[in-house]
Amino acid sequence: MDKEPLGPPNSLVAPRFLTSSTFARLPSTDEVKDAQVIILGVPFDAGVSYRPGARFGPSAIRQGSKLLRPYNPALDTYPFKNVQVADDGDVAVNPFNIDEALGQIESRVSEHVRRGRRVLTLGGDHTIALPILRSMAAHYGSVALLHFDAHLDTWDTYFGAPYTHGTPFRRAFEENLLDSQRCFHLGTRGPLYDRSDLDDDESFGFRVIGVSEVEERGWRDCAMQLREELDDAPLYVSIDIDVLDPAFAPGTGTPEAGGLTSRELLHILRALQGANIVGADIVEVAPAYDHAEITSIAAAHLGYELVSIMSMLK
Ligand SMILES: N=C(N)NCCCC(=O)O
Ligand SMILES: [Zn+2]
Ligand SMILES: [Zn+2]
Repeated sequence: MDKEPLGPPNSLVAPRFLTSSTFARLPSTDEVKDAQVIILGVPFDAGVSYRPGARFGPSAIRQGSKLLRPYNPALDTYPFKNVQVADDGDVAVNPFNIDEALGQIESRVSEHVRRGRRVLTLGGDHTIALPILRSMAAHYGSVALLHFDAHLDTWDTYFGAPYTHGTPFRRAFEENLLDSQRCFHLGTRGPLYDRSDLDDDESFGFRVIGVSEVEERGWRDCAMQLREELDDAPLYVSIDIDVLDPAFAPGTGTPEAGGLTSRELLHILRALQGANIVGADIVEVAPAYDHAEITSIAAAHLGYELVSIMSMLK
């Protein structure tokens, strides 16, 4: 043998928690000529304030997606026939250097966005939304944001650190990445650090549809308002899985009681049909705290609806 045998990948370059299976058993990007919708894993969790483990989110969501089927009856569409959807694997993020990791995420996402591809990112903790929004804004200009989360994630710093999972949308506002006329949090609830957290958030232009408002108005009314106000603006959808009640998503790092049901959230997403979703993420799935894949299966189904909507856009 003149060539050395092929061994395992170098774990100092390709972290061990990179995954090899694909979302919904789709082809990987190197198996297709081109793709219009991309699934990308970002196994990064160095930005968390409480329980770690979201670095294993991408592999858990892909595992939870194996049972998805080709036809989406709720939207009457075949997402994987409308356009080519492909899984681009994981970004090899540096787990010890947040600044470098943010750069790695931004450049990988930009490779796709630059070609006009729509990208669904599987996190990872919520820190990753910032470099993704940087990529989106570089291509589209400031984007509309629909942020599903128990938390505002517009706090300033943690222990002096500016890039964390509780701060991405404040940084995005400061960097002018967001279309301030079209920024919504949905599903917010739970204790805050101070009443001024809400004032700060409002001053950045965010509108809050808290979980109690969803309950009072009903999901349909809220979704119709969002669909109308978002119109056809380039839209980024960020789903922190902790927007779901811990009963529906126990596998996450900062759970808060009293959240949405998975059924409500699936309904809201489907009602966004026609909105110009240029990118989306599903973050904060931490499988170590999950049971029977409840959280990762919910995440996979949310991803399926997002991909369905993206695949129906021209
Ligand atoms: N983005 C998520 N999941 N959590 C942010 C919570 C930050 C904290 O107050 O500790
Ligand atoms: Zn959250
Ligand atoms: Zn969050």
